[in-house]
Parts: sequence; structure tokens; C-alpha cells
Amino acid sequence: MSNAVGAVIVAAGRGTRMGTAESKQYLLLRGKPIVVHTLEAFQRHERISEIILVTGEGEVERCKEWVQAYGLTKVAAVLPGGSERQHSVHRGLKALGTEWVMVHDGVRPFVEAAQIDACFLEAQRTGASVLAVPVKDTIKQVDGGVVVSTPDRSSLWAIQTPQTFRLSELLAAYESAEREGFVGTDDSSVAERSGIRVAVVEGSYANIKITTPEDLDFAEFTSKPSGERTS
Ligand SMILES: Nc1ccn([C@@H]2O[C@H](COP(=O)(O)OP(=O)(O)OP(=O)(O)O)[C@@H](O)[C@H]2O)c(=O)n1
Ligand SMILES: C[C@](O)(CO)[C@H](O)COP(=O)(O)O
Repeated sequence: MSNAVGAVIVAAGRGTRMGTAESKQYLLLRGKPIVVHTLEAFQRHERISEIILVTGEGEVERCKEWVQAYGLTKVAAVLPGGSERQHSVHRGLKALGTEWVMVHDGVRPFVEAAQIDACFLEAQRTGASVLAVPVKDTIKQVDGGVVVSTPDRSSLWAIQTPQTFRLSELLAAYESAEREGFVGTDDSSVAERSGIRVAVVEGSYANIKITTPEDLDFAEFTSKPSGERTS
């Protein structure tokens, strides 16, 4: 089988924490939908041969139009997602035909080419990898408004995307999770429970997931999405 690398970009969430009428992935950032910035980062990357975009059920046609309008020629399919991120990823995985898959949030437009490379190369070396950054704050476990414990920060990382796997292994893990009713918040947690060892690659604090309104301020006023950078 070839060493081809595909990407599943998930953008079927509702963005309830953002609180806007329009789902956050379709909001304009520097005049372009956020999800288009994200797609451009993968479209431009020489390693990526194919992209599956997973969107809201009622947004498939609009997204197909953007795929045409923005020249996103690597997008092989635009599919409706499911009720949880995990269901949306699963639908995307089933539509992909490459050896490797990089799963990425449609609302992380600041991912850089070097980070995509580093994540892929580590997965190729070890089997699976995620981008992440060490947590900067002290983290406490809280119950009923009261501190229960203070875990040692030196072993805590904030996990990002992309997350890279052999497609066949991740699909098997997703199928097992579905059979057993497990729902996790990222792809690594699905893989971990199937015994896949996942390596951590240090990414960047700028690779934020646009989640709440202050993230939009960061997005507008700090660095440019990676698709717009010249270097
Ligand atoms: N059913 C879902 C839920 C989430 N996502 C995608 O997963 C990524 C990360 O999810 P998150 O930031 O939690 O997005 P939302 O679920 O939209 O946000 P919220 O939890 O605030 O509603 C986003 O690109 C989102 O569109 C998805 O494809 N399908
Ligand atoms: C996959 C992820 O981006 C890792 O941080 C994240 O878990 C997905 O979004 P959510 O906010 O946890 O639903």
C-alpha cells in the first residue's frame, strides 16, 4: 500500500460555547470562513493527498461551493457529520482511502506546515502521534466548588490536533468504540483504549481551537492563519 496521507477535517459542531447564531467554523476571519483557512493549511501541504470535510447536515452544499470557490482541489468529499465529534470523525474515516490519516478540527486554522510535518513524521516513526503543548497554569481537580487535588503539572499536556494514525488501525479503534458505547473527546482517546501507543509532539500555543468569543479576538488581532503566511 502507498504511504499516502489523508486528512479528515471535522466541522460539524454547533459551537454552543461561542454562542453565535452562525456556527463558529463558518464565521469570517479576515474575510474568509474559518473552516476555509483550516482547509487551506492542508490543501497547501505537499504531504496531504486527499481531504475529507465533515460539516453540519444543512451546510454540505454551502461548503461544496466554498471548495470550488477557493480552489480546494484536494477535498474529495464533503459529508454530513454526527451528533458528537467522534461520530463526525468516524464518518470521515470511512470515506478516506489513504494509508495514513491526520484528523484535524475545522476550528484550528493556525496549524502550521512544520507542525503537520512533525506530527506526521513522528507517527510514521512510532505508529501514532498528537500535537500538544505543556499546560501553563496550575491545574486542580475540583468537586462541588472545592479543590480535591493538585496533579503534578509536569506530566500534563493540553492536546491539540492534528492527530495522526494508520487509517486501518484508527478505523478498527473507532469501530470498537462504537460497539462498546465509548465516546471520547479526541481521536487519541479512542485509539488509546484499543491499545495504540500515541506519541506526543510539542506544538505551539498559537494552534488554538476557536471555542469561545475571546478566541475570535485572538484570531483577528494576533497572527495570521497559516494559509495566509508567506513563510
Ligand atoms: N458533532 C460534532 C461536534 C464537533 N465537531 C467538530 O469538532 C471540532 C472541535 O469541537 P468543538 O470545538 O467542541 O466544537 P463544537 O462542538 O462546535 O463546540 P461546542 O462544544 O461549544 O458546541 C470542531 O471543528 C467541530 O466542528 C464535529 O465535527 N461534529
Ligand atoms: C480534539 C480536541 O481538539 C483536542 O483538544 C478537542 O478535544 C475537541 O474538542 P472539545 O472541545 O474537547 O469537544
